[in-house]
Amino acid sequence: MRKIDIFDTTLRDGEQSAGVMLTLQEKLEIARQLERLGADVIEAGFPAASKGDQEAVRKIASIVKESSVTGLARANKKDINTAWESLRNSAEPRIHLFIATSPVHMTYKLKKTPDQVLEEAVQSVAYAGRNFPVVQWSAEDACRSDKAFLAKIIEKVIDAGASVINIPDTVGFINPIEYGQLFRYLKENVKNIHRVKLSAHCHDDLGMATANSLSAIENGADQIECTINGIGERAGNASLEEVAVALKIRSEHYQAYTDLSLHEISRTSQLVSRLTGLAVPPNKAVVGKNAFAHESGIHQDGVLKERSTYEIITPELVGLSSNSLVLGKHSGRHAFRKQITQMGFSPAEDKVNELFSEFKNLADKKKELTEEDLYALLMEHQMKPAIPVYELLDVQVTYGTNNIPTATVQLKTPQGKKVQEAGTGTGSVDAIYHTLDKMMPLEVKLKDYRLQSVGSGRDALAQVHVLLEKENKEYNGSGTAQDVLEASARAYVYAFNKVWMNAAEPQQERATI
Ligand SMILES: CC(=O)SCCNC(=O)CCNC(=O)[C@H](O)C(C)(C)COP(=O)(O)OP(=O)(O)OC[C@H]1O[C@@H](n2cnc3c(N)ncnc32)[C@H](O)[C@@H]1OP(=O)(O)O
Ligand SMILES: CC(C)C(=O)C(=O)O
Ligand SMILES: [Mg+2]
Repeated sequence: MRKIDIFDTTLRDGEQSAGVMLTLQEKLEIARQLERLGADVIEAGFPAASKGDQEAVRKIASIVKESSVTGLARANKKDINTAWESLRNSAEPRIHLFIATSPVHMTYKLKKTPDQVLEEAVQSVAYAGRNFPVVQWSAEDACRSDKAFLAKIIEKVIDAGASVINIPDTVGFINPIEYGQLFRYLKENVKNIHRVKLSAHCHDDLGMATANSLSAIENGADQIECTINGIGERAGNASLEEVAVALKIRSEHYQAYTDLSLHEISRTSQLVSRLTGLAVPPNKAVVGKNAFAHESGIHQDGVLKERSTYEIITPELVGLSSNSLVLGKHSGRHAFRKQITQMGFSPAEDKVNELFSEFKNLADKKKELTEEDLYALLMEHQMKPAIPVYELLDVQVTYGTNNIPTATVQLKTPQGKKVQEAGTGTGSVDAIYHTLDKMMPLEVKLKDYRLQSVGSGRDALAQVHVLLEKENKEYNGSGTAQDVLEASARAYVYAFNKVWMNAAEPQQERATI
């Protein structure tokens, strides 16, 4: 059996999903959970992209111990130097360099000849190798590249010091048979290929990312790049959970395994979905709400008689258990701490006490608290940025079928001042958002608003996701409360704080962490 390395790029390619913008705090939570899941490599960001990314990669590299941490860089000294500043203190500094090798990318995007691209690839790998003990090199758009050129450039970058070679299907264009053939071709035509690990990076534009990744494994890939819930640029990346569970369930066929703790999959998926605001479709393989639900009579009959008639994966394998602890107002700190740790959160001890008292307040209002309720609570409190931001203190709305909805909102500003404002709108939520717009120092555009209930029954919590736009950049935010209007206000303020932190001083958040 061959060990397959899992290279998780949720925090880099995953964050490239339209409408996703993670704060440092959110990235740290995801990184810690990816470490618990057992990812071999965590791609924490693209350090040269922004001060925020640079800092997030640095911070993640300094706290994550069990996984290797890497950052993406273009083939130039500035990107490589910035990546080094972020990664120099990690246990084994590792860089991910890329340059496009397809005719369309080289001609129109890079405006370079193949010889120039080859030269820059070799130079950048050699330059990065002066500091980084591990240099991974990617041929962007490899699958639309000329095979002979691809083989030639790979051979040269291996000679220059690359120890992992990644073959991305950047535009999700190839099919499993062709992708497998490409791996075999490279194995047969690059004479020094045995010196490196081969890696696959697939996009899902035609729905083949998982199949392509598995085909790469069958044809010699040692590493799979993937994301939780398959999020990523455009239609997303190969989904980590699909690849990992397929290898587990069909291990005899693939003769390969991963070192992932598969029982962490479900909570990792939920955490990523909550923090990115990207809902997991109910029919999504492995982690969708319906992935283990049997609806029709014949199926139910079969499952009752023998589970394996219709279930190839057990919910327990991915960490879905029916015997979850029920917490309520009589629960104590131990059970509370255990439950939130199991859910993938890792608050500091003083934070646990703060959360516990919030939990008790909520438990006074609700008889039984579900995991969903706890998620909502943790999102509200654990994800607070480390610097002062805008805080919602109070929201009141008057609504009547024949009146104009009017909202009064009270906020605490980052400077600690309490401010109050009133405004009207076409509906209650609109009135709140108009009022908030009047109070905030930056103009933003609301691009999306989604409301869902968390938990079940009449005392279910309301969860709202919003997407704000500022200067062509999108910022997601969510808010949870017992009341829809309060949840709506919280989501707006949460997303606005991201806009504000990004515009004002992106480094501020790191200063106090
Ligand atoms: C396939 C992928 O997922 S690649 C990763 C994609 N991720 C991202 O782009 C997210 C982060 N990106 C960013 O924040 C910005 O694009 C930055 C900071 C990296 C660069 O911003 P800018 O300097 O304004 O350049 P811009 O993004 O407009 O254009 C990209 C430039 O990089 C060049 N470039 C693209 N890839 C590479 C590469 N691998 N090596 C060297 N240069 C490259 C382009 O040719 C272009 O150069 P030009 O300005 O001389 O025409
Ligand atoms: C940077 C590379 C690996 C990438 O994300 C792609 O080509 O899709
Ligand atoms: Mg990609």
